Amino acid sequence: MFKIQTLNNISVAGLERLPRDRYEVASEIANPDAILVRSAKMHELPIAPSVKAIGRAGAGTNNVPVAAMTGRGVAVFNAPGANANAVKELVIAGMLIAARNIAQAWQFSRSLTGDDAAISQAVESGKKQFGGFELPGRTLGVIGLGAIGVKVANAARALGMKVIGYDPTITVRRAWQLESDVQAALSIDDLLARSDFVTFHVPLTDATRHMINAERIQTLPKNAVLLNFSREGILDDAAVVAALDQGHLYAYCCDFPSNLLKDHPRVVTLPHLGASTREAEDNCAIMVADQIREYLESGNVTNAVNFPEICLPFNGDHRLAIVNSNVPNMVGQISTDLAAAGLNIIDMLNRSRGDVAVTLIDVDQRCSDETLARLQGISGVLSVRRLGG
Ligand SMILES: NC(=O)C1=CN([C@@H]2O[C@H](COP(=O)(O)OP(=O)(O)OC[C@H]3O[C@@H](n4cnc5c(N)ncnc54)[C@H](O)[C@@H]3O)[C@@H](O)[C@H]2O)C=CC1
Ligand SMILES: O=C(O)C(=O)COP(=O)(O)O
Repeated sequence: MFKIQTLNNISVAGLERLPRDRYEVASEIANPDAILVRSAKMHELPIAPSVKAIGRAGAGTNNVPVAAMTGRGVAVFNAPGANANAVKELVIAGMLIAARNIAQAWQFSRSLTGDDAAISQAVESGKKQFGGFELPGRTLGVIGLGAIGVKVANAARALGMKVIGYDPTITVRRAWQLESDVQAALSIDDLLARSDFVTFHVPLTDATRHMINAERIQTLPKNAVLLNFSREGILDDAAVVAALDQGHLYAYCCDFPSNLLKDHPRVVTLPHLGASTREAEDNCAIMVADQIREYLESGNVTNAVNFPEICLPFNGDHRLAIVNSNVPNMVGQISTDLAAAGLNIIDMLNRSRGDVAVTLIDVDQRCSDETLARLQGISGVLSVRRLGG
């Protein structure tokens, strides 16, 4: 029986992928084999030695201690692209909310009092403060052209906007998906100088933290709009508020409320709703549950953020799934120990990514506890699992 701990509400559609005769799933469970999580912050949480995999039912893994897990031989999976459409739709909504002053106008309507005639009169005299502008012909700058950024760029093109993008590590797959008339900016500063709207779709890392600061904001055209549906910390919010107060920026729409932002008259914050649709929640949960199940049962890896992709078809007999440092002679030492134990290797696959490698070895008979312990004791072996019979 595999034990799965959930740290957030994970869609039932995903949990149903884990058959109840082989999987026990609960929020409180001792010695879990895997953890399913959304945005719960795991950096300070104790993670039991029994954990072999963590599945982030979403895109960003900055809430997971990925480097520490890699060092322990724990795979961290996410669900690339599974919530991208949901975020794209909210970003487009954010542009319209900003351009048409929808949030402020709605607050005004809700504040109206008196009979309907009085309301009508207040509407006609008050509406001029909420006049806006239209999107066609305006330029949207997209920073980060991954699953979400590409969808946002293409949707903005369909709305008649000019689009420029910046992503120095764009993949060939994403580049193919991008509308051909999306222009490539030479740099972030080049993009900022030419954009009426700028939207961010990058992961939060040391390299992206505060990528927009006070100095950079000044390079934006006057009355530009910023949209942040990626992570708190990508923009320096204090600098954004200062630029709004100076009248340099027009509006800021983001998914991350704070005391500084939530009541500002030119800021609209939403409570981290980017991925909160039924469709996205189902897609993400199904994707990570399938990946976790495949990893626990066969050792195969799909969409891990810290492990190489690896797939060796498994007939369910006798497999060893080994995570080891990517250094010389690991496979040599492992196969020497297996030979010494009288185990014959039937099939084997080794893949590496950065400092870590995964080695799947099918053997002709069950590996004993002693041999397993010997493999675990090889310097550089991070984890060893015995799968199948
Ligand atoms: N508000 C919400 O609910 C959601 C927020 N997110 C956030 O959005 C981020 C992006 O999500 P996806 O598009 O699915 O990820 P992705 O991995 O498909 O795309 C990220 C892109 O950013 C690019 N990138 C990385 N560093 C960069 C830099 N310094 N400058 C320019 N580009 C850079 C990468 O090359 C990649 O193409 C996630 O990491 C997460 O933080 C994702 C989903 C929902
Ligand atoms: O997928 C992401 O990166 C998100 O930010 C979505 O977060 P959530 O799963 O809605 O808590």
